[in-house]
Amino acid sequence: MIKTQLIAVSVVSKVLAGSSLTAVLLECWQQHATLSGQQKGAIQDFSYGVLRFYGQLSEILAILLSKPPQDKKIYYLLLISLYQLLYSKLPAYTIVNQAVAASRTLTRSIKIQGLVNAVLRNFIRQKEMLLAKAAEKEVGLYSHPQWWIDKLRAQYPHHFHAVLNADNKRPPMTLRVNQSKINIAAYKQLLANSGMESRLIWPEALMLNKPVGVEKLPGFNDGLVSIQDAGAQLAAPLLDVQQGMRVLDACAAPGGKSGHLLELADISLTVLDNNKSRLIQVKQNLERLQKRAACIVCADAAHPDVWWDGKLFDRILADVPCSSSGVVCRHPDIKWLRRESDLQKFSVQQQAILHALWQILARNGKLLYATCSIFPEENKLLIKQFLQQHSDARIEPLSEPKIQDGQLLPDIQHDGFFYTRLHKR
Ligand SMILES: C[S@@+](CC[C@H](N)C(=O)[O-])C[C@H]1O[C@@H](n2cnc3c(N)ncnc32)[C@H](O)[C@@H]1O
Repeated sequence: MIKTQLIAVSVVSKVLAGSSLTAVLLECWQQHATLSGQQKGAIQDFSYGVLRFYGQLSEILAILLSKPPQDKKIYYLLLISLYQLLYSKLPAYTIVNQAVAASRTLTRSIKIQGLVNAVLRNFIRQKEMLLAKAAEKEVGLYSHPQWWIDKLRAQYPHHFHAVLNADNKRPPMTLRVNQSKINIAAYKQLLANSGMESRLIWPEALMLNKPVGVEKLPGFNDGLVSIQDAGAQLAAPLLDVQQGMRVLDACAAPGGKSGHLLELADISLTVLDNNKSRLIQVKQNLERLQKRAACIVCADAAHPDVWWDGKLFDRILADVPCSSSGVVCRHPDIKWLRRESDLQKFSVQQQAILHALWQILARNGKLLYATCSIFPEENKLLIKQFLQQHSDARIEPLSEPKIQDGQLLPDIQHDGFFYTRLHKR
């Protein structure tokens, strides 16, 4: 346990210094190749947990400490131990003893080791008071940065509380059944035969009652099923692809939506992304699904002059890079890594991509603009500006009631997305 706490200290410290949690964990598994599955699970739990509740945990520490310890690793060890005290079932005395033992490997100072012991015991003694006091500040209550809370409140006065709470939940594991191979009822039965309970949530997504490793999913390697959030599963059907169409998936990696498009109809699909290593994931995904793209291109979607073959597309999916503010429950590091000023940078990039792709869409063609963001700068404000600049574009209404004004807000069943379908006159 001490080993897992110490590795989690290093993971959390790298993330809070600016690196992405996914990348840090990947590097961590390579560095510590002998970790057992259980140890990896514990490191993941500590790291995700601390980042999910960082606002609350750091407010509690601010009350307990007159000043933060100079050694940041001790501070992160305290965060991890507080997370365990609040959110794990381990006895409190075990958590404190392990934290003190872990502190001995980080410092020789008896004073600091004593501080770790005293802080955690003080927390146990005054838990209710400390929780209430931490919740007096919104950062402590919602565990999001203040600018994020203020922005959501201004944008969604009736929903911001629910969105912030949904962000702090553990995400569900949702499956997309490859209906070109098996129908949903039959796959649900296959799951049940293997002891896995699932329920159908809109539109045709199967949510597992308990997440499992992919290797346990019946027929996963044969492409019967993919793991994909229910909100993300809306994208491909919204593009309205028909047999024989020329379709572009312009920001395609890791290929979740490319695979779905190919499952829906026999189309000629061009898969494009500017990240070479992520395109390898698309290839692996399509191979598993036993689907073929017409071509896979590594290039910049904002510069078709470099890669486009001159034939217009009937359909384009523009699932553009964004703040990812709709997928915080899966990536809790995002809320601490993003700065409000990033939104403007994303918006410039998104406009460039959308404008370029519009030029290579056929007349009467459709383009689905998608983000996993809940901020209007990347979504409805950007589309409003685009419509002012392109008189040949009009919005096609979407018949999905959960999507309001293009926006699907995250909740406990799905992530947050923005979808706008543009029709070219
Ligand atoms: C939101 S992700 C796409 C997710 C993907 N559609 C799926 O469903 O699996 C955005 C992708 O855009 C790619 N990207 C970023 N800037 C790009 C650009 N200028 N041209 C092409 N791809 C870009 C990123 O590498 C990333 O893979």
